[in-house]
Amino acid sequence: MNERAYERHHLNEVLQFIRKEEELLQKQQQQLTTSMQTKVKELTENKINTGNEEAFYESVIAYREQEKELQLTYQTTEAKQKRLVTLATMKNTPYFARIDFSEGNDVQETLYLGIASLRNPSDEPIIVDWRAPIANLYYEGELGSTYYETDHERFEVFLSLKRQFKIQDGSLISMVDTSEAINDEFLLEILDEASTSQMKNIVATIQKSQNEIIRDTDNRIVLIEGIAGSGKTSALLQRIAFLLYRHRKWLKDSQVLLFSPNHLFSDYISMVLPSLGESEIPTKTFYQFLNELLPNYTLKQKDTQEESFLTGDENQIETVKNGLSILKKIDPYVQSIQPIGPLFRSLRLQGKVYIDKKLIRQWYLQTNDLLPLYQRTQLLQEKLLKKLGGLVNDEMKQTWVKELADEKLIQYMKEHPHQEYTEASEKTLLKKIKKSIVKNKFAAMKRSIMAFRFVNLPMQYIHFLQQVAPTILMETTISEKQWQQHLAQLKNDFRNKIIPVEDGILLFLLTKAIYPVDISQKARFIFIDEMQDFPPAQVALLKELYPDASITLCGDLNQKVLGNDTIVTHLKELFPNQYVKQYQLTTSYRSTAEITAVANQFLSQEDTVKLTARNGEKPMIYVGSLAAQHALLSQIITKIQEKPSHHRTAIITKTIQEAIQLHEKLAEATKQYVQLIASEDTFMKRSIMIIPAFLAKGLEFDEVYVWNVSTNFQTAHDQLILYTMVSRAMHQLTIFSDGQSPFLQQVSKELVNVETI
Ligand SMILES: Nc1ncnc2c1ncn2[C@@H]1O[C@H](COP(=O)(O)OP(=O)(O)OP(=O)(O)O)[C@@H](O)[C@H]1O
Repeated sequence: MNERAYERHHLNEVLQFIRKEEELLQKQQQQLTTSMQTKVKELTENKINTGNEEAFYESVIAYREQEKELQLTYQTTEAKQKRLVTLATMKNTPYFARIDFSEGNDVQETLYLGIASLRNPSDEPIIVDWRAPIANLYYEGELGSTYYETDHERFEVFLSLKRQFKIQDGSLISMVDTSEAINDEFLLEILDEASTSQMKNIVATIQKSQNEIIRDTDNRIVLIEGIAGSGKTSALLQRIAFLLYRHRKWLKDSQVLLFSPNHLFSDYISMVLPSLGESEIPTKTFYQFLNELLPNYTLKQKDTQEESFLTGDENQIETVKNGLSILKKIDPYVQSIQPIGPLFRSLRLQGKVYIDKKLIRQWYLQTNDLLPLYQRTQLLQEKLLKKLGGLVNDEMKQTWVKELADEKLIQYMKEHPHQEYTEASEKTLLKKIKKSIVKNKFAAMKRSIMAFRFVNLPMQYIHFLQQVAPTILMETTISEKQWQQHLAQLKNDFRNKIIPVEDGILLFLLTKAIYPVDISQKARFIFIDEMQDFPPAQVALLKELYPDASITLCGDLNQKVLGNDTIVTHLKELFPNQYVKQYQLTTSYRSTAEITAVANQFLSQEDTVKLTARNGEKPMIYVGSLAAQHALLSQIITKIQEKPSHHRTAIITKTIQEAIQLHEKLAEATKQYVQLIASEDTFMKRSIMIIPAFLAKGLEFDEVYVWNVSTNFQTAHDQLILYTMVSRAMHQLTIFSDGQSPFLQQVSKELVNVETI
């Protein structure tokens, strides 16, 4: 049997193992479902025996045990379901590589690598998970003497074969033997494929520089920088999958927090982890995250976000609030108010003051003054709850309570005619009714005390901003008037329970220093994509909430189009006692060498960009009037739409406004084939779309048409935008221009084809 025939035969055998495991699991699932249904039925029918105390406790214990059993069965079914989903993926592509190796004088072993492990009925490994230590031989090892490491040991091996496979729908398409890294041809074949509306995993072709990042478990803080298309997002997502596997004994999906710039991007990357056999990790934008931390406020939606993207300007006050300097002023401020306590609110009910704020302050002053503020506030809360108990007792003596309770008692007796009533039992009942009436009345006040609403946070925050004003005004060019105006605006927003994002961060941190705040999400690993758009204060908030979490940040300063201060220049302040491991990715996998060469002309940072060996056509620049550009674009769209292809095309405009206008201008017949993406809440549905630069960030398309590059691209900031736009293209790049753009005039003539229209 030749090698190919052998591999085909082996593949069929593996597919049979997969099918067998699948059948077995399905059978077990059916049995579990039936047993679960019976258990649920038993549980709902099970009555707690209230006969005597012993019987009561016994039946409660039995009930709890049944509940626990049900929970366990549920978890088992869930795990089996997850495995079934993985097996379904593995039926398509069971594995992507094979390694042959021997250890010392042992016989040679063969292992196949896939997204998850598989064992044959004799429990021998057939497929090894790509994240297992031994799989690293495929990503890192060169043929000959090499090694792999587990947590505690290093194994010297002789690697005799590295084979890559392309398997689709369970059929072997191609295979190639390679000596060192992943075979170039194989990688190029994959890079040549058309894009889809969802990002793909790169498990079969992870490159050495990416592998190092993915498997880095030594460093808690990791920063990945790299040019557009160098696989930062890909490496980040593979790293999540790797860490979930590495720490599978204790790490839950809910302890992983992944930040993405917008919903459109979240949707784009959402299938990568499931395609690796992992659950989908809920991806959040920072806005969503902060919203959950401040449930009582509405965060101000930034209608200026595109504007700051386009201008790179950030309002000075916003910059101050997004920076670390103001954040550092919170602690001293809180210490300064510790002796007298925070600003309080009287506790009222139906307009009547029950506990006056002056009294609250007195009680605060009685707490141990050596304790930090948040502990004193907590003690104060206990005191207020006790006082509330006293208020309830006093209120029970009020005539209105007595009258209402009498009415309710009569009602109760009418509803329970067969119950025996003695004088004593009537008295107890009446007391119970009175208590419930009053408790009901004071329920809102109890909730307020529990939620520390007796602290006037909005006013406290405004006070903080007033206190820090002199230093801020000294450090910046913000005028007293501007500061006061913004405070007035803020007060107004507070009245409507609205708060801007940057104030939300500061308010939350201030709150946390004033009283204990319970945070429901417990993050152990935090991943931030497009970190260039993350102001330092946002990372500082995450650090404050999760001081022990491991943080991986990735992004590209060349695509930093928002005006915020960057994390990169504040690493020391953000992670004062921690080593930050920095990685650079310098090869573009997205674009052809020709496109990368043109994109490089717009690079502002001094980056070393290695080109991919993948070649394509030279980018095209069409020069003509706006009317001519429109006419040509319509022709192009008609052509694309006539020839069915799997390619995705994006026409990228500089602004949302331009995107809308361009779409409007299309003929009705053409319009139906072209999707306008003007907000982040849309999904990419069509294969041709018009999208503004702001939303195209992080995405990629087979063909990109950059719309109307003219005098509207002038500044250094515009150059960044242009870089972001052209670097979205994978296979083909076309630029429309009226010939007036200084940036296009700079592009070396041999890199592009120019045609006048
Ligand atoms: N090792 C690899 N093997 C195959 N494809 C890869 C590899 N690395 C990256 N790619 C592909 O390159 C493209 C760009 O990757 P990705 O989006 O992760 O880059 P990025 O650096 O995050 O880009 P941007 O800065 O524009 O957001 C994707 O199509 C991805 O699948």
